[in-house]
Amino acid sequence: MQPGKGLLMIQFDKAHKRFPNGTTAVHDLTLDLPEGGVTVLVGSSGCGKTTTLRMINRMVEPTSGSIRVGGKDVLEQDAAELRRSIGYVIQQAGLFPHRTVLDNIATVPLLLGWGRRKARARAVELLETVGLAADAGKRYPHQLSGGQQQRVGVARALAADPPVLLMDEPFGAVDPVVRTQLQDELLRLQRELNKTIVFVTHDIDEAVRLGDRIAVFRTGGHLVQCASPAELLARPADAFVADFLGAERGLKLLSLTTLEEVAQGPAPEGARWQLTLDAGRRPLAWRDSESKGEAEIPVRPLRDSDSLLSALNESIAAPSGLVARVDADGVLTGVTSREDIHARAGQVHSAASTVAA
Ligand SMILES: Nc1ncnc2c1ncn2[C@@H]1O[C@H](COP(=O)(O)OP(=O)(O)OP(=O)(O)O)[C@@H](O)[C@H]1O
Repeated sequence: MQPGKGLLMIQFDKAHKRFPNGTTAVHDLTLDLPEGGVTVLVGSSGCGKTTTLRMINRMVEPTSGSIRVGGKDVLEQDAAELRRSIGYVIQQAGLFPHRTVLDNIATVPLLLGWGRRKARARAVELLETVGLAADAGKRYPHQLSGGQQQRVGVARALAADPPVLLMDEPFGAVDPVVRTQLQDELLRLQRELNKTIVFVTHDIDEAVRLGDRIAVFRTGGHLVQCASPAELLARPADAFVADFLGAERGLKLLSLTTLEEVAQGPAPEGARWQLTLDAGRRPLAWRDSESKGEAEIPVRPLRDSDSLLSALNESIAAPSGLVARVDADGVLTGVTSREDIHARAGQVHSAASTVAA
């Protein structure tokens, strides 16, 4: 079977891994991953995520059961060839320290016999794809920041345009701001490339943000639930999954929905808190009309593409209880009340529960 639209790219069939010291890392895992999309493996430390990932490119071989990639059992494929055909990104990028960034990115194309010129041209193109300046190519990994090194790691994994990308906590070692940037970049790249990505993380927020599907594991290598983020958050399979998702899982669900469908209206006349605008009708602040000192509280205007969670947050923070809505140019389009945001949040919850049920 060749991979194609709607087909299964990776299939675990009762894949089991017991290490020689007796540790069972993965327990009879049966899981099908369709072509395209991001599947995130989550779970507490030691629950078998990395072992599961490494069985896909045969860095770890199953004790029993099978893993198929593109319909072919990995054990029937040449291990080196298989690894070259699957992108692999790890924490702290795992770059070769004595090779320049360009040479790092060109590694797999060179191994595949592309020839130096073609491999380097591809590396130059990829530098731009992952958002790095061309002059970064001549540097050595230690001359780049952690976030830049991760970008190089992603570029290297994409170099030979593999259909499958394995990512093992790729953004685990960078600060939260850079992490968000890298996540945004990955989402942008994925919209363009639509690879089949298997992504390991400890961070449930990262999983919700990136995943089309989330697979939750528990200790002993047991898969507990694999579902879309919305389904997982609305209907966790059991108390273990609910605990893992945390007390704010209801709020996390709101991060998956945008503000677009929530009604907006004109800012009320004569209310205590007045929205001040600049000459271009862009919101500046909430002004307290009852205060002699003209007290002002900053406003954070939201666009239709912002999440319902951001809207809830802003409606709580705004003294007026109103969210200022703007268009793509930042110009005021209207305001939305805390009550309307709450009502929409309730609908999102019931819809997610009903669909999942
Ligand atoms: N080569 C090995 N030999 C023996 N035991 C191993 C080996 N590799 C992993 N293990 C054990 O298998 C279990 C699963 O490990 P694995 O690294 O897959 O978990 P993980 O979920 O990725 O953990 P973490 O989130 O901490 O990276 C752990 O108990 C680990 O100690």
